[in-house]
Amino acid sequence: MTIVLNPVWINGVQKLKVVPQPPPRPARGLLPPAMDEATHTVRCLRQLRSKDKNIEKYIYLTQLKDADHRTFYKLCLDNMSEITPIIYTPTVGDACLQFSHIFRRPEGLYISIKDKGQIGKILRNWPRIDEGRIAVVTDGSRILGLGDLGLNGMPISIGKLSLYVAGAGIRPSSTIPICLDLGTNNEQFLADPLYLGLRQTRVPREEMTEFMEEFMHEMSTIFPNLLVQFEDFSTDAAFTYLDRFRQRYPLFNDDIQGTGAVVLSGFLNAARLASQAAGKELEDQRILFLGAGSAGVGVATQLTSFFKMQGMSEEEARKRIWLVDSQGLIYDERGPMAEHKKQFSRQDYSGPPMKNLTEIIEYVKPTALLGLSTIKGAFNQSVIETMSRLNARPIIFSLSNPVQLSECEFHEAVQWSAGRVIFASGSPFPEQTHDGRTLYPGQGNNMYVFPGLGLGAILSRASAVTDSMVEASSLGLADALTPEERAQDLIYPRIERIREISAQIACKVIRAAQRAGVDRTVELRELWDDQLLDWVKAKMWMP
Ligand SMILES: NC(=O)C1=CN([C@@H]2O[C@H](COP(=O)(O)OP(=O)(O)OC[C@H]3O[C@@H](n4cnc5c(N)ncnc54)[C@H](OP(=O)(O)O)[C@@H]3O)[C@@H](O)[C@H]2O)C=CC1
Ligand SMILES: CC(=O)C(=O)O
Ligand SMILES: [Mg+2]
Repeated sequence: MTIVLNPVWINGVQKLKVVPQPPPRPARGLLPPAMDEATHTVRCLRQLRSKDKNIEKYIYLTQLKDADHRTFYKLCLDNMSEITPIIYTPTVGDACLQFSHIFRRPEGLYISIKDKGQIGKILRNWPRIDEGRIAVVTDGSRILGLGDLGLNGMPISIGKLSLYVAGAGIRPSSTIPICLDLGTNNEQFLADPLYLGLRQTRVPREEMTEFMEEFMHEMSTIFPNLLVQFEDFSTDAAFTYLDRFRQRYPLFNDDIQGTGAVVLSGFLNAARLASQAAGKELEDQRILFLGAGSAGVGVATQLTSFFKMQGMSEEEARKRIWLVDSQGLIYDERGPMAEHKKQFSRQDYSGPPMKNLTEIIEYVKPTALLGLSTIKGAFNQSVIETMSRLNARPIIFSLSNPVQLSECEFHEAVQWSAGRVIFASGSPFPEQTHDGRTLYPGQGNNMYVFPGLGLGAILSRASAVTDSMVEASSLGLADALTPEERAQDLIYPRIERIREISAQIACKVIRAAQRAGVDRTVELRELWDDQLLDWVKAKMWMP
């Protein structure tokens, strides 16, 4: 790669900045004479659209990225709403299910339990050690709502990092997709001769913890400027390793914290719309969750922390929240429960176990119903009609992924609420027409948050990802709606604006890092907000 040293001014001091230059065009004769970048992007889009099946589109895009990543990212940036559902949810779910069958060429790092004791040696095989800035790490134990997919979880790490590049301009060469192979309990995969992972069941937790300790230690030693995103670990592992490592290394868990941030943001905009219809204040909000796993509890925690920021006591804040898991409403008298659920267990209910969701809604009278349960169709007609009877504008977020696990589809929510629903889903749904009006679903997916959060953490060289940084990303997203988007009742900005939004979020995250004293790019403290925004934008990689 060619390197050019550009003079830049930082705080009145001129410094030389290393600017990697695009590779020179191939020598004359090695490209057809009429080959130019703009037409080639059109050519690639046509080839993509000629494929009938989404998984074929996924394979095509994977190969395009491998062969010519600039064209791949140009295509992504120019066609975000068309490409995102292919490289990310829902199609990435199919790609994970079929990974060992559709595999062409390796991408990313595979580290298995057999590497325990020599993980550093394996990490040093990464070809671009000095450039590493962000790793998305999964152990494949809970991929979307699809369960334990073992090594087949790798496309999740790859897909998330593609969104970091497309959505926040993170340099492609600085991204490291990682899949940890600690075995799988997926019997179908273990019996599949093409399965690419170890043929063994998952190792016990103590062994996993020893492995994770070594892994994180070696990662921080070998990649000193690396931010780590934990992704799609099973519930207990997700909470355990976030708590264990977050004070020691710059890392966050996307399912707990990224989801918390994105849902808080959509909820705030939804509550504003609902209050215009019913005059309800934030203190009147009552939020019912279906699903009390890493995502459900992550979102409940983020909402609680926001309510406290608004002046409520801890107790008042928690009183706004009810959780339902596979056993029904969570309450103290129900008996022993997993640690992460305890803080939201209701003390004020002591009746018989309540399992039927419509009955629970009648009891709780929620203003918002949030689904993070992986149960397709759980928000049935009776559920949505009950929510619509209780609320002028019911807030219904059907957040489970991929699309086939969504608690309800947008057209159902529109029909059963007579067009009154304020809706978001984890995977995208098409817009609907109701009574001559076009209604748009929001995509309540952490993809709106993690690119900007990661960019801010990387650029500030944060030594830790604090709760305040996560919260800043959420409020930054909530504020990012344009007047036009607000006029259309949108609760999330249009995905086409993701770069602009990520830059704004990154600035808020940098400021939060500074306030928390975890930033290490200290010269940014001197910049005014508009200077910081320009600086962040200038840092973004363009294909
Ligand atoms: N939109 C977004 O940005 C995101 C969406 N998600 C999606 O959310 C879903 C859940 O993820 P995550 O929380 O990490 O998964 P977990 O496995 O940690 O949690 C799943 C939760 O759903 C509950 N559940 C299972 N079956 C039922 C049922 N029949 N009725 C009520 N609750 C039930 C489980 O209950 P129990 O505790 O009793 O087992 C558990 O509390 C996934 O589909 C995932 O793709 C996740 C992250 C981000
Ligand atoms: C979006 C996401 O992170 C999930 O479904 O797990
Ligand atoms: Mg996830």
